[in-house]
Order: sequence, then structure tokens, then C-alpha cells
Amino acid sequence: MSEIVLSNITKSYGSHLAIPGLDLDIPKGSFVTLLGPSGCGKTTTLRVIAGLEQATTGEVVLGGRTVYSSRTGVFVPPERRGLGFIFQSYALWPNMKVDRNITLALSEAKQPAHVIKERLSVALAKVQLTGLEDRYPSELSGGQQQRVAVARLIAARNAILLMDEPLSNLDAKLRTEMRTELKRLHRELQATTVYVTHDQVEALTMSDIIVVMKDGVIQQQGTPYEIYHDPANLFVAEFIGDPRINLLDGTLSTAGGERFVRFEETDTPVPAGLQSTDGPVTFAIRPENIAIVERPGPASLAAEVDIVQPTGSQTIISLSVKGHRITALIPRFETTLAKKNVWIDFPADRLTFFDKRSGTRIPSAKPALGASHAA
Ligand SMILES: Nc1ncnc2c1ncn2[C@@H]1O[C@H](COP(=O)(O)OP(=O)(O)OP(=O)(O)O)[C@@H](O)[C@H]1O
Repeated sequence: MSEIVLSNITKSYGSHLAIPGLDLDIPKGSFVTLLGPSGCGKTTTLRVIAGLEQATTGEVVLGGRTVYSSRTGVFVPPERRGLGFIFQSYALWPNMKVDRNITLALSEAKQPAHVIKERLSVALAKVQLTGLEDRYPSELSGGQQQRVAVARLIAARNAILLMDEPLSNLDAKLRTEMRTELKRLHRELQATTVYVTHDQVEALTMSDIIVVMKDGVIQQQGTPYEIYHDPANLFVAEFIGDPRINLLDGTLSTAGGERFVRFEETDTPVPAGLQSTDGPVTFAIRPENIAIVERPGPASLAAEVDIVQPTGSQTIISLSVKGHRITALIPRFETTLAKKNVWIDFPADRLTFFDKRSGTRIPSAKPALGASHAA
């Protein structure tokens, strides 16, 4: 069942059309992330759902209730939409202590005192702030302030939670911890959550569904697996993944009933059923799918290792193949390969093909990668 439905939403700021026409259907209880580069319209979309921004045209339905319709003139203000939100700045009241910050909405909603007390103590315990309820926000660290904002969401028990880059002000370690906390929070509250970020790791680690946006237009909507392994176009392929996906120009050809992609005079088999005629094509391979081999096979390419960057459990290897820069990622700590000549293979079932002109993914009969997805 859908909890949030946006239909044909447009949003203009003066003559600037930030959202040219957006349809989005968010299932009840899901964690959906709006992901994209700065200025792609993520925050605007979230603010339209919240009612902090009024769309120029379209319709917003929350939990079956129309809260905005340009056709009928309905506009329900944010405080009556039954939402909880956390924004980049945690928006705590500086003049109120932690307990009041957490329970303000409950007392305004005239909840009985015993309910407020119980929800406060549960929320404080969940974010591990018990004992700090008498402090003012200025007496807390950034991470603790963040957790107060989370505690407020826990206490409010809204059916819909909206979060706009809530972790962006935190240091890397705390961000990783809070990611886990927010994911746990979502599992426990089962609230429909819309999360805005430009950080692909946050999107991949936390979401049920990722919506990738560019210039106010949805490029792809899918599970993290689909977005990572089956990008709909070159924009999505390049935006997701660190180190970035390798994009190469080749030529599709057919010989003896077999299909190949020719790249630097080497023919690599392509996935079965690739729906494209012979000719120029862009193909992509993720760094972790490049095989560095000791003995060349018929489709191996000679490469020179340029830079080797161990990151701990993995090593990023920058290679050069006849002047083309190619990045490989190997699952171990490696320091001995620098400046060596090696061979690399592109496994056929790991190649993704894109139309050179439109940048759209070319479908194939490629089987799903890896069994872990199905598990
Ligand atoms: N109040 C405003 N007045 C004019 N233009 C605006 C306003 N708010 C947003 N925009 C424009 O609308 C577009 C979408 O902005 P939005 O803030 O939604 O992007 P975003 O993807 O959330 O970016 P960021 O990651 O930088 O926050 C941008 O081009 C932005 O400049």
C-alpha cells in the first residue's frame, strides 16, 4: 500500500523550473532515499511532501489523504500532516532543555502526562541519552544534539518521517554509527521514511528503495542492488560507486555467430542477448569486477599499474591500458604491484552496455549477479 503519492508535481522558483513533473509512489513502511548531486531537487521534493514548500502544480497524498492539490486548491499545513522531520541543522530549541525538546510536540498535542513521561524515557534510552535530560542543547556535543533530534522522532511516533541530510554535520565515525542507529530506528518504528542525501554510501546502506535524481527528474528508482548493478543510464552508473565505474568506448561486432566488444584491438565476449546492433558502444565495468591475471587469456589486455592505494581491506589499483585510465579494486592489502606490467580481463557477465548517444542502458539477457542478492 502506498503511504506517500506524488502525482505530476512541478515546482518553479520564479522562472526557474526546479521540478519539471515528478511522480513518486512510496510504499508504507519503506525507507526511501532521494539521492543526487547538489541542486537536483531532493530538498525541494522533501519540502513539498512536508508542506514547507507548496508545489506549483500536482497532487500530494499522504496515508490516503490529499494534503495538496493544485486542481482543488487543498493545502494542509505541515503541522497537520502528521509528519516527523529531522533536517541538517537539528532544529532543537536552544532555550529548552533536552526533555522539553523531545516532548514539546506531545504536550502540544495534549497527550496525558503519564504518556509523555513514558515516551520520553523510552526515547532517551533508545538514543542512550538517559541522564542528560536537564541539559540545554548548547551543553551537548554535535552528536548528542543529533540524538536528541532522533529521540524526538521516536517519542512522536509519526507514521511518516522525513530526513534531510541529517548526518552531514557529523564526523565520519559518528556518521557511521548514526547510520546504524537510524536503520535500527526505522526497523523498530516501521515508519515510512523519506531520506535525502547526496552521499551514496548512506543511500546504499540504509534504503529499501533509492530514487536517483538529476535536474528535478527521476533517473532511476530501485533497490540498492538494482541501482548499483543495473543502472538505467550512464548518469546513474557514474554517480553510484566509489571508486567510480570504468566507462570505455568500444565497438560491438559479430564473428562466427559470437558477439564481442572490441576495445584496443582486443575482443571481449559480451553478455548473451545484448539488444543492440553492431557498431560503436559505451561499456562499463565496476572496479571490483576487473580481473588482474598473471597469465594472459585470449581476451586479456596488457596494462601497466600506475598507482596502488591500499585502504585496509581493499586496494585501489590505477592502471593504464594504451593511455586509457582504468581503476581496479582488489579485496586485499596490496603494495607490490606498482609500476608492474599485468594482464586484465573483463568478465563478460560483469559488463554493462549503454547507447552512446542517449546514455541509456542496453538490455541483455544477463543473469542476476551473485547469489547474495536473492538471499
Ligand atoms: N528558495 C529558492 N529560490 C530559488 N531557487 C531555489 C530555491 N530553493 C531551491 N532552488 C533551486 O531549485 C533547485 C533544486 O534545489 P534543491 O535545494 O531542491 O536541491 P538539492 O538536490 O536538495 O540540493 P543540495 O544537495 O545542494 O541541498 C536548485 O536549482 C536550486 O537552486
